[in-house]
Amino acid sequence: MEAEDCKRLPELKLDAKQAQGFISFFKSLPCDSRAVRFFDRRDYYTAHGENALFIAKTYYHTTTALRQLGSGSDGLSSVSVNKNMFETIARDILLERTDHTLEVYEGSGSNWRLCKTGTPGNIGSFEDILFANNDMQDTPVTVALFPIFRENQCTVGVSFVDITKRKLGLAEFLDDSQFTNVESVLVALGCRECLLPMETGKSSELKSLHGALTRCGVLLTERKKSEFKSRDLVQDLSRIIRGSIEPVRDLLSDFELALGALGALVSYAELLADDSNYGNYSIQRYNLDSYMRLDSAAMRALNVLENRTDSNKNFSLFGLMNRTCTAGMGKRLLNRWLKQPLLDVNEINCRLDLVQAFVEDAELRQGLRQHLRRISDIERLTHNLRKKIANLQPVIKLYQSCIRVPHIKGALERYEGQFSDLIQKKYQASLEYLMDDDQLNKFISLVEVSVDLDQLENGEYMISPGYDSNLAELKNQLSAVEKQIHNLHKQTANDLDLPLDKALKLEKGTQFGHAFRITKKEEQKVRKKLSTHFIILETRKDGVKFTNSKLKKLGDQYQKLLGDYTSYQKGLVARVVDTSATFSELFETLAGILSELDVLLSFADLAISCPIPYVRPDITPSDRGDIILEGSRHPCVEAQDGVNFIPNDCTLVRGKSWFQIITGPNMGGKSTFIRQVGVNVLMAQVGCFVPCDRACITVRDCIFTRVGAGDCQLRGVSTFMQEMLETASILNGASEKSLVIIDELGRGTSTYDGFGLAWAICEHLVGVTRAPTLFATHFHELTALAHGDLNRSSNVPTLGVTNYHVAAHIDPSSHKLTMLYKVEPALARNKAAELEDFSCTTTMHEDTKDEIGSKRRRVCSPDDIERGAERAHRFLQDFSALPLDQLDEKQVRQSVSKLTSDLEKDAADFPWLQQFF
Ligand SMILES: Nc1ncnc2c1ncn2[C@@H]1O[C@H](COP(=O)(O)OP(=O)(O)OP(=O)(O)O)[C@@H](O)[C@H]1O
Repeated sequence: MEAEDCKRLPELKLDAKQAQGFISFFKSLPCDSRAVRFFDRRDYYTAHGENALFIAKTYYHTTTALRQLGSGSDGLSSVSVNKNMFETIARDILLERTDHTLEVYEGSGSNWRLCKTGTPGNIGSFEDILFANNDMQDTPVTVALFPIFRENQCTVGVSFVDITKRKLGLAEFLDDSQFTNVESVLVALGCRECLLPMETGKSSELKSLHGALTRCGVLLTERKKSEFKSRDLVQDLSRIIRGSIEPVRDLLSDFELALGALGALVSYAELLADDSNYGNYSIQRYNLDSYMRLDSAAMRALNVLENRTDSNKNFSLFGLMNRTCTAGMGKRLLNRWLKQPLLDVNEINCRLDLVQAFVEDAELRQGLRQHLRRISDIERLTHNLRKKIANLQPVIKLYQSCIRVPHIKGALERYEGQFSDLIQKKYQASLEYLMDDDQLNKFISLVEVSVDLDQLENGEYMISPGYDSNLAELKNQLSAVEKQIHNLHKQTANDLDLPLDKALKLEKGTQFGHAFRITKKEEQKVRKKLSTHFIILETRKDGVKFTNSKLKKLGDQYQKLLGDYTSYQKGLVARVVDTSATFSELFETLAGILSELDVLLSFADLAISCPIPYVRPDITPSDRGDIILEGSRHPCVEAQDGVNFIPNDCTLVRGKSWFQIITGPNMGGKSTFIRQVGVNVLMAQVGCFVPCDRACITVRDCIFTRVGAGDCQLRGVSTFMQEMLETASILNGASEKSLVIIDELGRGTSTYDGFGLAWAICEHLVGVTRAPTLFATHFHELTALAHGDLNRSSNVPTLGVTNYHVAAHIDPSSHKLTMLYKVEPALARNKAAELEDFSCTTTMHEDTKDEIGSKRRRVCSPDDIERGAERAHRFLQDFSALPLDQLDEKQVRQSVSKLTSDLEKDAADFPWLQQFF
């Protein structure tokens, strides 16, 4: 914003006295560094103090937007924002950022009252503003955590609330010191705000919990420990939960800490304060094992969700896969599915069957799309309906969606392919039931008799007069008066000898009610008559308005009747809204079905419309089968303009090539390759076809990623510590059923620390964790793992480790390097030692830097290798034994440095070992 523009900001119009009153009020407000407070001054808003500075800097990008209220030490910096800007800021604070809450005050002088509050987890009173012009991307979820630390373990009680969907949930589990489980729950739920009891644990324990919240971009809200109690919980829940309380009581009896968390959540979200919540909530157990677990690092590495900085929608899986066409619902479901990939083979295959049905039948696809496109955001409309605001708009939009359903059902019925039984069972039968005369058809009839559908074209939502005899009577009376007014108009035109309408106009305005109007020119002709028989109301350039006692009387009559009509109609609208709200559960079921169809159709659309069509993956349970991707691509990289993507194969076979080390030059495509395997697996478990020629996938219960340093440096965590922590969480959490993706480990460390770390981790993954792993590294030496250098001294089975290399071509004469992006099996060890190593140039010590294109040979005796490896192994054992989570960064650095300097000293006797320094 330019200084010029600042002059155009709404002007703060306060005199000295008003300013003084306001300042004293403002200063009396309780201190809350998170709150951004706005004062509603009718045509515009203001913010003050620190908030003013924050707004000026963040949204106006200049402090020239600041004004000073009052003077001297009493002065208060202020900023004014217009309505549009306020909405932009509200959207940013509540939907994008997670470091502030929003408060709006109404009042004047020194007398102000807090009338609206919102947090990223509870946008409640700002919904109308936030979603006036755009879809709701995701419904915000607030989580409450109640951790209890015992020795080296932590038990966590979790509860969550989705206020938009009116859902509550509970979970309780053990967690490690990195809060891996908590993190995966926050990710899967799309949590925006998290309640924690104050001072629950030691600062070191809390630090890593706070770390998990920060990684997930969650707003931390601390509440008194005394709020985490379960007293009165059953009673409170019995008011808001739909249906009988008995099952709820049973559910609660399985939990302990989660109950305290739920108690804190119910009170924080003030669920009992809003009686439209009563009888409308549902509660469920959240099972940690129902979905693939993903932490925030994996979500980022696999580009699962959209990022504000994405310049192109295809950067993220969500952006690429979102071809949904309902208003908002499908999009939100896709967002949720991507955070919750499935583990059950049957469930995955069910989604894949449906996608296949859509892929194979173009007519079905088109038929469904055509109708889904006209489906409103049923979920949000139902939510609005439940608020019982007397407004017909949601009712009508729901009606318009409902009358599409038979067409959707018809399109499904016409499908006769191999999955027709599944479609019949899953959708047709439910739609049939929903549209029954006792169910939504009843709603359709209600709207058809109660709402004046003819008026819709004019954008008016009115109750049809025939719906109620009193309303009909009022309508008759209104028409009668209207007719009299019309007759009077005619008669007056006659009397004044002016053509009806053309010259003598009849107007209906707010100021004068009904009035006649003529131009000034005509007024001259009839001036005499006017002055004797009429009353002049107003003379302006555009004409003269006048009336007479008759018109006035009729006009007043008309106004009175219209008032009666409107208020009577309002009562009827409230009744219609009320009755419509009784169909809420049906609307929700319908929304569920339609959004599911929308997302599956979107998958099918993606699969067939890509230049190289996607294929259906073969899915096996996690204890059987392999990960075989032939001709696989990274869907997001492939979709970028100007990229000619080179497909690659990935063959992760149990016991044969379960652990792969991928080496190759910088920018050679290592990261892309290992991530694309993760992305393909995730897509498959979401139920989508994958960008491959052929794909077999054994279900993974989690994908661990450790890629690059990311943006953690910005958050004040050093790369070194970040690597240590993330690595610790992989070593703790990964199992044979997960997939591990590690890229360039050791970047934040000096070369030999990095190498030691990389090796220790490889060994652990191969020997203990036995998780299928893709390990991209510039340490060629790691390829020794496959040949048993390392394993000779430990009992690590050699089977299962294979080496790959990302191919590049160097022109011998020009030394020009061309990336081929082809992942190929690396050559045998002796050959491997001869491979050109371009990748180490940035990280290796000066003296080990090789020029691009030169060859590096190492000749070592078998005895030297054996003894060297033994010493290296001892180093690794010591390294793995470091209690990383109990040390701070300085201590970790010291310990690592001691281990490596000891190793370096000993290496003097082992030429083979020296190569690593
Ligand atoms: N299979 C491929 N086909 C075409 N282009 C590719 C392929 N793989 C990667 N690329 C392109 O090459 C560039 C580098 O890829 P990537 O970041 O994966 O390399 P890298 O080997 O991991 O590099 P570094 O070691 O520097 O991290 C990317 O920008 C990507 O667009």
